[in-house]
Amino acid sequence: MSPRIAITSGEPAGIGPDIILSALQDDFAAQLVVIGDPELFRQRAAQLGLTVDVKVCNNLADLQEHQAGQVQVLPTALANTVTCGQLDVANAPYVLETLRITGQGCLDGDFDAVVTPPVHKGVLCETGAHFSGHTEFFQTLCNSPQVVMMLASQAMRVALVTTHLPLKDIPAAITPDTIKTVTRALHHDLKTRFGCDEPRILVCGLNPHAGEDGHLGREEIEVINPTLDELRQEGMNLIGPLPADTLFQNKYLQQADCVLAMYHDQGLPVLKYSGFGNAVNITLGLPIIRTSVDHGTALDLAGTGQASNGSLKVAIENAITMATNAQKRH
Ligand SMILES: NC(=O)c1ccc[n+]([C@@H]2O[C@H](COP(=O)([O-])OP(=O)(O)OC[C@H]3O[C@@H](n4cnc5c(N)ncnc54)[C@H](O)[C@@H]3O)[C@@H](O)[C@H]2O)c1
Ligand SMILES: N[C@H](C(=O)O)[C@H](O)COP(=O)(O)O
Repeated sequence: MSPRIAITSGEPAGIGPDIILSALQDDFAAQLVVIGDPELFRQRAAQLGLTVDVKVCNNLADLQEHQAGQVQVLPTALANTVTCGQLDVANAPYVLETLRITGQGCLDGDFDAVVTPPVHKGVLCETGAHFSGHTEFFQTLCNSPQVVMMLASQAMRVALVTTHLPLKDIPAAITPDTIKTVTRALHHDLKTRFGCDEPRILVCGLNPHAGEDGHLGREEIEVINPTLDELRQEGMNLIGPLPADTLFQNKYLQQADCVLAMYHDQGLPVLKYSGFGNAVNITLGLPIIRTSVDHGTALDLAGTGQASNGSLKVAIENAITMATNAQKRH
């Protein structure tokens, strides 16, 4: 049976609804179901001039194989009518509810994977909830001890030791325990989910020039090097820590399955420069399959028809492939 993939709405005032409507004009070999407010999708389709059949499904048993141009919606109501580009904190609980429904639905076996269009972290935090990202939200929901954010483009995969942390908190978060649990989770998933029999991981240093022998920071000497040595004793092929400014060149990337960066803006700008709009964000370490886009809510483009749906299509395709492979393994 083809996998059943749940797609959340994303921030309703952003480009989430736009890219869902345009991406689902294409064929996908799966049952696709969007969790959201059907009226939002009807209104946005009209605004974009798209002909879309928005089909409300109150029962999962009614879901059918995706047909190009059709959007099957499991209804969840918005609090307020949406104006493109204008955040409304009253609609933030709706966004969180779509995440809860899909995450719990994956845990319960109702969905085989969840794909998340972009949310706006700031407006979700204004509800009083602490929301730093989907990665951390699903970690909490699934009670997972360690998750890893990995983005993949055609050119490279980049995983992160730390995710959405203020820059000032990063050195203290780069501990032997964190490096070990993240690297083990990454190594495990590269083998089991991405077909890398003996994963080769390029590891970035934290400081400029990987600390310049301790003259520009001591984390490499005191924390990163000894921890990588311990992990090598477990049989892992780890290269580094290398200076992050020169690691991202083909002669290194070609010998590796993934780069492990120490923090968000060390690794992701390079990946996004190499493939913005066509990369996928995958959360590793969860008991469920979750993929996402490589971009944010782009409030400036909502309702204009100018938002690219490329990354969402890659995220859906990756979710289908990962869910199909998981079905074969069981
Ligand atoms: N997966 C996610 O949920 C996710 C990912 C990244 C950022 N965000 C959130 O999105 C919000 C806005 O973030 P931001 O302004 O830093 O980044 P952004 O990606 O929304 O926008 C950055 C620039 O890229 C353009 N852009 C983004 N997506 C595009 C697309 N599909 N097609 C064409 N152009 C596109 C925008 O117009 C803007 O110029 C923040 O709250 C951020 O945390 C969410
Ligand atoms: N770090 C992601 C990016 O830059 O694309 C983005 O903020 C989304 O993260 P979550 O998947 O945790 O929401």
